[in-house]
Amino acid sequence: MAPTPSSSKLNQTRSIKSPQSKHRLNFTSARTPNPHPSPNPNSTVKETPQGDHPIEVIGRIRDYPDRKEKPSSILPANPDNQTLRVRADIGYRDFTLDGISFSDEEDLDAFYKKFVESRINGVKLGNKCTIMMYGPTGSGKSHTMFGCSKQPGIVYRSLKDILGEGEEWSEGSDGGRLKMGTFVQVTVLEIYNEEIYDLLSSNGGGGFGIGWPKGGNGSKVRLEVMGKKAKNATYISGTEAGKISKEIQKVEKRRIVKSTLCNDRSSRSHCMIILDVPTVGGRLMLVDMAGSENIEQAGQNTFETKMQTAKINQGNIALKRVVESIANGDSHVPFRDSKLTMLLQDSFEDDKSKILMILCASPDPKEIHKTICTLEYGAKAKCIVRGPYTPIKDKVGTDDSSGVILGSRIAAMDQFIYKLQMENKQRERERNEAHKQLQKKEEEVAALRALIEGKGSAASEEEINLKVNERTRMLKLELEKKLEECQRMTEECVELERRRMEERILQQQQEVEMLRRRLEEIEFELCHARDEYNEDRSKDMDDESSFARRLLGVYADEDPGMVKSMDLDMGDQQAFVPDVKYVDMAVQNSTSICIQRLANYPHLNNLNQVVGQDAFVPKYGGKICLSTVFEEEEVEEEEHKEKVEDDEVEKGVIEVKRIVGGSSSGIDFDAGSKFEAPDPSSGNLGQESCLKDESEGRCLSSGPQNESESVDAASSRRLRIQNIFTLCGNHRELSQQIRTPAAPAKKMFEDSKENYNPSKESNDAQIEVHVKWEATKGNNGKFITTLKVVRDATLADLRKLIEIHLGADNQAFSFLVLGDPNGATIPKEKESTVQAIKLPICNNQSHGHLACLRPLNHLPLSPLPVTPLENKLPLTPLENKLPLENKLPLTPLENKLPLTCDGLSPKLAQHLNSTPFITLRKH
Ligand SMILES: Nc1ncnc2c1ncn2[C@@H]1O[C@H](COP(=O)(O)OP(=O)(O)OP(=O)(O)O)[C@@H](O)[C@H]1O
Repeated sequence: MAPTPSSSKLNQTRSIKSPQSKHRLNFTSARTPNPHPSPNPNSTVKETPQGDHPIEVIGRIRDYPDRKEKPSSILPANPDNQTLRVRADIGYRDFTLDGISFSDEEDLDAFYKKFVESRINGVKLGNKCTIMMYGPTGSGKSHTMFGCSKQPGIVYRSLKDILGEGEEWSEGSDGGRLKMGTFVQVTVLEIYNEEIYDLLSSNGGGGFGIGWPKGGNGSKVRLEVMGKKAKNATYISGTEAGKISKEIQKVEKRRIVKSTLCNDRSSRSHCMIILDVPTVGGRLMLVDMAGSENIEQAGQNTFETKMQTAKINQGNIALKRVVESIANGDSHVPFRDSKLTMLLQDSFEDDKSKILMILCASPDPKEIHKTICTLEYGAKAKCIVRGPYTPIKDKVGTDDSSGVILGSRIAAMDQFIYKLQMENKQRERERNEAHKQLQKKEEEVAALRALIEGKGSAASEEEINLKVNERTRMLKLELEKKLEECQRMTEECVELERRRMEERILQQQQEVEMLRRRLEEIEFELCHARDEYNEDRSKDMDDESSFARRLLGVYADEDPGMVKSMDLDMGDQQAFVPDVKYVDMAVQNSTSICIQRLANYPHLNNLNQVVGQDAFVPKYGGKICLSTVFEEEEVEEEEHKEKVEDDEVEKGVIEVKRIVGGSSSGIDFDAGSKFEAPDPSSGNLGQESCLKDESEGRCLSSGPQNESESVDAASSRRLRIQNIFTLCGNHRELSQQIRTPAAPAKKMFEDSKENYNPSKESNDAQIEVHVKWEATKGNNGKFITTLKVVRDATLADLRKLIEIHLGADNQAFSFLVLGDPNGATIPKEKESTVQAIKLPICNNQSHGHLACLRPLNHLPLSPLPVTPLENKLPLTPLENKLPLENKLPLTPLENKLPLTCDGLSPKLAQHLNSTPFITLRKH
């Protein structure tokens, strides 16, 4: 440290003198060597040169041996044992002291020897030493000062050290031994509530030496301060440490103590033990201060306790101010602010007086605030610098005296400023270091934040991807589900259509089978008819030419717009003509119906030759006609067959002629004549339906007849037609029922010669019933069959026969009440009450009754277009040769059918009428 300007003058006796000091103490030169060096060479307390630091500060850190769980210390020890670091959550603070002692490391004996003993030795040599215990309540001040039963404190050890263990003897001048011993005077004072009490005054007198007060009544004696000492204070004197120690122990218990929240036995007073060594002029002042404490923390609630605590704190505060004033070099040191500081004034002002301030502190984190205050106080006390030289004469008021004092103070101030600068630099370094650490932490926080944000964004992106994938998966599943549903619906639809198709196929198979059976029946009947024909051949030979003419007229004079056709092969537009071949019964086992070209059958040429004209080919080229072909099993009979065919054609011609001849009484069959449908509304049915030969302009009533017969025939025919319309309800059914009943050919020929009279049936045991379906708008009403039943049969019986006939094609039906304008049906339960004979007569040409059936539970037609599949079904020999019903456009049939059958035998006409797929088409 740079010397102050006045430091060079500090080579004389030094002393701390306050400006107000009235007492002038004469000291020997401070420069002289210490006459009482420390007896303990190992003492860590430096022998501070006088003038430097009159106050030494030692830290004494207590422990808690009684506690099982010791709190973590906030006061770790540094290796140098001079710096005490106080750690806190926000940092730490170092305090530089003159020595540090931890009670857990150094007991009272070690502590005493290390820091106190040297001072005591100086007292024995005549020095003055003041040892003050300073610190918060419960920090171990009293414990350090007085000790405990196991280990004595500073008081007893000092006394012992000063007085020694035993008596010392020295040889006197006479050669005898003299009892040599240190003689001490002990005064024990208590400062309580700013009053000084003499603790020895109540001992009841009997002092150990001269001046011991007498007659104490045991009560404390209050003393007044005179100068810097207590006036009339009691003292005990002696040379035996043991005895004096016992007396001190007694008065120690007289101290005012009180249990507080901080200390079970808290000292409520400052205790001062003054031990003088008169022989050498030494003085030892031991001060156990009451603990500085927080009133609320100490639990002082009453007025008395609060005043007590306030007084305690007043002494502590006064001492603190004195220290600060001295340290600051104030012109005024407030010694008189308290009794304590008044009694300690000499300790601060006497140059030979040394102050050992023991700062007691607790390592408990709860006491950190008090610990820091205590250490700050000690640090300030440590800054007190004694003036290097203070001549006594200067204090008298000479001119130089103020300059010396000021120089000393300036030097102290320089040291203090330097110390503050060092502390400031230290704190600035700490601040910079803390700032760097703070920046580093902030950077770490920023990095972590960025990392967290990055992770957050990545997490959010990943979360979005997961959601998108999940949504995509759901949509995909939904789409697949819909596709499956569509596929299932498609399969169901296909399955439904397939079933419909199968049903239709089955239905058509049944129809084809029925047709095949009908064809067989026709062929069978034809055979019978041929046999009968052979029998009557001779009779009818004369009609052959007539039939040929009529046949020729059919094909020559037919309405150009009306042709007979079969929709078998629409692509084939070559001319066809009906070809009916009658084959011998021997070769009829393999029969079939087929469509053949006219050119492929030379027998048609024969037919042309028969009729004598060649009008078929040029007039009906490109048309399709029905041809029945009986295939021969034996090839060798081919030639014979051709011959027979020619004969058959001739037979057919003769047969047709016979029919035509018989038609004079019924239906007029006139091929080539224009047929006009009878209009039920008109009253000219007979005339309108008359078949006329346009080429000749006359009515082609067959055969030459006289006029009366023609009139009768016309009127009869008109009547019949009216009856039919009345019975059948509409012209379609009428047209369907104009047919030749399935009767034996012979009888049919007989009937054909005259009007059919139903009354003839009354003579028969059976009646014929022609069964057909009801004709509707889209259906011309198929003929089913002709049944023979007994005359008294009912409709119920007839139903059974019809159902048997329908077989697999059995379809529910009900009988129509023909003639009912509402189209009513006969209830099934009443069918047993209605006789079949009550059914209406079909017509004059038919000697049977007509049963019209109304189908029930029609199957719905498929909306799908029917493919040519039906034509390919290998059902019967008819396949690919006969058109299917639904393939043919259904045109008005009824008016043309009689014309078609005109040139044929009645049986054949009947069956052709009952064949629904044979139509007349108008091109
Ligand atoms: N170093 C230590 N080792 C063991 N016990 C100790 C120590 N210091 C203090 N004690 C014990 O702690 C309690 C309080 O100590 P002490 O009375 O000395 O405190 P204090 O500072 O004098 O308090 P106050 O100012 O209230 O009088 C006492 O019971 C004492 O025996």
